[in-house]
Amino acid sequence: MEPVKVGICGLGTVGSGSFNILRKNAEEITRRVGRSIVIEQVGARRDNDACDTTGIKVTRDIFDVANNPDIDIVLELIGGTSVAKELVLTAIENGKHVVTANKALIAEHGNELFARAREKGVMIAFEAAVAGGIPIIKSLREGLSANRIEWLAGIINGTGNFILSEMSEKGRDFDDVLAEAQALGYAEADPTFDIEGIDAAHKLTILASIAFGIPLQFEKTYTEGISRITAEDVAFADDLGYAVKHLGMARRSKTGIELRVHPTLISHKHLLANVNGVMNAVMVKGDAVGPTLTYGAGAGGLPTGSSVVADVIDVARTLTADPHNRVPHLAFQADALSDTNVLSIEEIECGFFLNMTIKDRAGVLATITQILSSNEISIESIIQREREGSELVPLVIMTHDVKERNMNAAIASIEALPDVAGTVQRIRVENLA
Ligand SMILES: NC(=O)c1ccc[n+]([C@@H]2O[C@H](COP(=O)([O-])OP(=O)(O)OC[C@H]3O[C@@H](n4cnc5c(N)ncnc54)[C@H](O)[C@@H]3O)[C@@H](O)[C@H]2O)c1
Ligand SMILES: N[C@@H](CCO)C(=O)O
Ligand code: NA
Repeated sequence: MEPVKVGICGLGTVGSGSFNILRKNAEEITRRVGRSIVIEQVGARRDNDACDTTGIKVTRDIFDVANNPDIDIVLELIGGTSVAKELVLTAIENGKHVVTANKALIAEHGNELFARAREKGVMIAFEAAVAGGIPIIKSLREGLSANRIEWLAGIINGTGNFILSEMSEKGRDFDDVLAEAQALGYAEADPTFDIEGIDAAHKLTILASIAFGIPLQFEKTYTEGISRITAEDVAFADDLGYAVKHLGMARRSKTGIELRVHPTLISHKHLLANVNGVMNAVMVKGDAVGPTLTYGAGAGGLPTGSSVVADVIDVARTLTADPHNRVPHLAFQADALSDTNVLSIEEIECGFFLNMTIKDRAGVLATITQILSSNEISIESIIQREREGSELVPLVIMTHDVKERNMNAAIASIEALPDVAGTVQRIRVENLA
């Protein structure tokens, strides 16, 4: 049989990882697919020393790849949402299948791109877009398709988890660890996407769509990053038996769907609390299967390339299939997506860790606990420490589950007290039972 011909656009971290896996494992891949997969052309701004392109057409214009009539599958590995969108649309118009690692593109423009791909009878595959090397898209879309998914919770940004792990295990400085994550190829081109939670929100948006059969709704995902987490928060949480993790949560409730990414306290006893460094993990609770957990490298050229190439293999296997027999892009039939509403963060209930600085005076603690109780917030534990030679002392409170709206009101009243210095730090707590 004729080989399947791929064109790679972008030869950076993920592009070079994918290139080298396709080359190194060519024989094994042919045994899996029943025909060989060859790299027909590479579109890259510059050569990459990690990739030997001898004998392969190389162009500086990625649109040459999308317009090359010999190519069956275009790999979009350039990132960003403007040129990448144009490139993917060009490939689709030319009847080519697309494999991408670009979560921003899928989360923000996926509804439109998938609609166009359906019209043209081509696939857009995006396993590498969520949690790097972990086959979580495959797992949700196919392996768990018998289930009504109740919730999923994941550590889905490698850079953020690497930073929090290094801060907590080695007491390293935030900026220093971020620089290392960038050097290792983990971080986004703009690392604020990683540290402000935007990258995780892109990924959660995608996971929620394929878990619940809802359209992609990035703009409705509550997004908070790790940049405001201090070494002191991490140390207090640790004393209380918790790790601070950046978690993405998607959950069905009676009134709607929760979609949120934010720093979260997770008990040290929970598996997710023990996912460290660049590792990612996603826990999915299905009504039939119960809880499941997938774990693996969330970033890096070879792990992410593993997902890119797996998608290439999937597409190659169904190249001649009737498009209606392919697994739908968002796991559910496109005309059967549900319009269940996404809840605002004020409606969501969880426990809270509060960290504040108070003046060490009689009655302050009583006033604070009174404010909490008048907002229907019950306290699970309190830690108050002395600070030698200072009138200002830290106070940490853990609460039971309460609506965010009540917590907002309580924090506003507490911050207005003259004996409370600065703002109250809040970190949500999840039990994930
Ligand atoms: N790095 C990771 O671990 C990782 C993991 C999963 C997904 N992703 C996603 O994969 C994509 C690529 O990320 P990366 O880390 O490989 O980035 P990168 O910066 O290492 O690589 C991107 C490459 O594309 C090239 N490029 C960009 N625009 C181009 C254009 N118009 N023409 C030709 N070349 C162009 C750049 O020169 C660069 O070499 C992004 O969407 C990213 O979000 C990255
Ligand atoms: N910047 C991303 C790459 C993987 O999607 C991360 O650190 O998780
Ligand atoms: Na994946």
